[in-house]
Amino acid sequence: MEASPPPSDEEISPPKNINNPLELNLGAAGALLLGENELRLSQDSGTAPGTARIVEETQDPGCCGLGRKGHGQLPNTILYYDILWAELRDFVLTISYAQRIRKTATLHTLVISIPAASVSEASEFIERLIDRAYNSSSFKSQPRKRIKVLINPHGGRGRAAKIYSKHIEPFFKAAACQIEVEHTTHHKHGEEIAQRLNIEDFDVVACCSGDGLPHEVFNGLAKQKYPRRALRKLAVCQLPCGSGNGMSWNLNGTDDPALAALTVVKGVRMPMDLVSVTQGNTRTLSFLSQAVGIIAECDLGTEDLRWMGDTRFTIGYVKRLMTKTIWPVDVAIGTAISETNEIKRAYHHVHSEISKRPDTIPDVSLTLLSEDDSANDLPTLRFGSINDALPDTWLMKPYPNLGNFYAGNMAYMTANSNVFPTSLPADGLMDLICVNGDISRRRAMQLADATGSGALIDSADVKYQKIVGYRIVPRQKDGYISIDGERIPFGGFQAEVHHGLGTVLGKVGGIYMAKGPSSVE
Ligand SMILES: Nc1ncnc2c1ncn2[C@@H]1O[C@H](COP(=O)(O)OP(=O)(O)OP(=O)(O)O)[C@@H](O)[C@H]1O
Repeated sequence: MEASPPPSDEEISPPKNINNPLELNLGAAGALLLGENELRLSQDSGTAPGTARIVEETQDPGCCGLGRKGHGQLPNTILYYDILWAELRDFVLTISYAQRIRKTATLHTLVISIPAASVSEASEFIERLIDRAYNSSSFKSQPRKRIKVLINPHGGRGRAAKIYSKHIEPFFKAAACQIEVEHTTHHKHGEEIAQRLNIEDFDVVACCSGDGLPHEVFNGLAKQKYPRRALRKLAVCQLPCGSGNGMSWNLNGTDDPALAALTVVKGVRMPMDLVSVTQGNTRTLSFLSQAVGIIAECDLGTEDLRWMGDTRFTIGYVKRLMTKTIWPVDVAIGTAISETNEIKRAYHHVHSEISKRPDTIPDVSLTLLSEDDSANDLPTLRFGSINDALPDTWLMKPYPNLGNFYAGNMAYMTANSNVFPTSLPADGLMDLICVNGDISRRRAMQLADATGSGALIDSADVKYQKIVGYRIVPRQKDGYISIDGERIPFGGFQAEVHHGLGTVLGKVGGIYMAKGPSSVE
């Protein structure tokens, strides 16, 4: 930006409240005021001769992503949450901020000429403004995050790189984040990158992708020399550029890339449970879900419909209902809570505590362990692996008419599927639903409807539980098993949850952005 010559001191009316730390007086142009939750602009026209000048520049991504600058109308207030950064250079104060409008966000900059006499006052004001922009009564976030950006160029409809440069990068840059970008070139490349990442160089790994890349990143961090330390140090997040954007819906509350970028800039670090899945001799981490039955089929069996975005899941569901609906298995479950009202009560308790004190989420993820501590390894499997004897308290039972076995760690599977409304990021439990495959098609369609509103938990056709782990062994020879939307070989596997093993960024600390369950009956 070009430096404007400062208005001379004679041109400017004398500042009125020079000692008020919450106000930056701009003479006849007005003043900037630090309110409780927002920056306020008390302004005159700002263009009259003899005053300091305030103008606003609008960053419009434009049709080809090159960006256009226009002059917009000055706002009266800007919420601290929306303020990205402020700096003073050559007598020009710039304040960049996001304007959230119609389910997306646009980037704006206030450009204010500062009289020479007010420079030191302006510098102090900026410090206080930035502090409030990242440290308010409703959220605490780290400013100037160091972000490793991974882009899956094939994610979703192959538009991830464009989406990044047009809608995401401008927010990261405006927020003075330090960015390093890498494009994935092959399957599992995200895992390789995360495995060799120097964890001291970054705060965040941001995946411009669907849910596939975060899955790979968690697993790459789990392969570092000190996996637990790596999983605590780096917050993994997803910027929605894929066909399955469950992670973004749960943590950012949106599938709009610009709004999600704002959530990453302002995101609250928090621990998140991760699940170990053992099959054969492999151990894989899962952050989102594990599925056997109709959901696995309509996720993995609809690759040819990827161009539809997440509508492919709905089409896949209806197609399966017309053909096969039963996938027989043997299953043993480590149940923690099986009574629906008790599950809801536990959720509502945590939710109301967090709503009362949104700024006090204990960030256990920042309590790093020492490098030579064996606790830096992945947690030992409390219930053993698929190759061990079953834990005493788990009972293997045949389930010959299974239709849907879906265990998860997050509420939303896609935009319209709030499967687990009682899911919490770090309650140390997974949610599980089991549905019989021999219910009528009409009832199966009603279940699909209930998913959108988070009402599955109240359906008589759904067995909903909070669990610590399970073993499931399919009886058929072939089919789909989905772990976080990625296919694993069809065969028996075992899962167990690890309390707060991973770290993520969320719009609100300690809860997901999904609507919780209905109240307790
Ligand atoms: N350059 C690449 N070439 C081929 N595959 C890749 C590449 N980069 C990443 N992948 C793979 O693409 C898969 C899907 O990734 P991602 O989730 O980002 O996209 P998506 O289209 O939204 O898929 P999903 O709907 O499964 O979430 C992952 O298995 C990942 O390993």
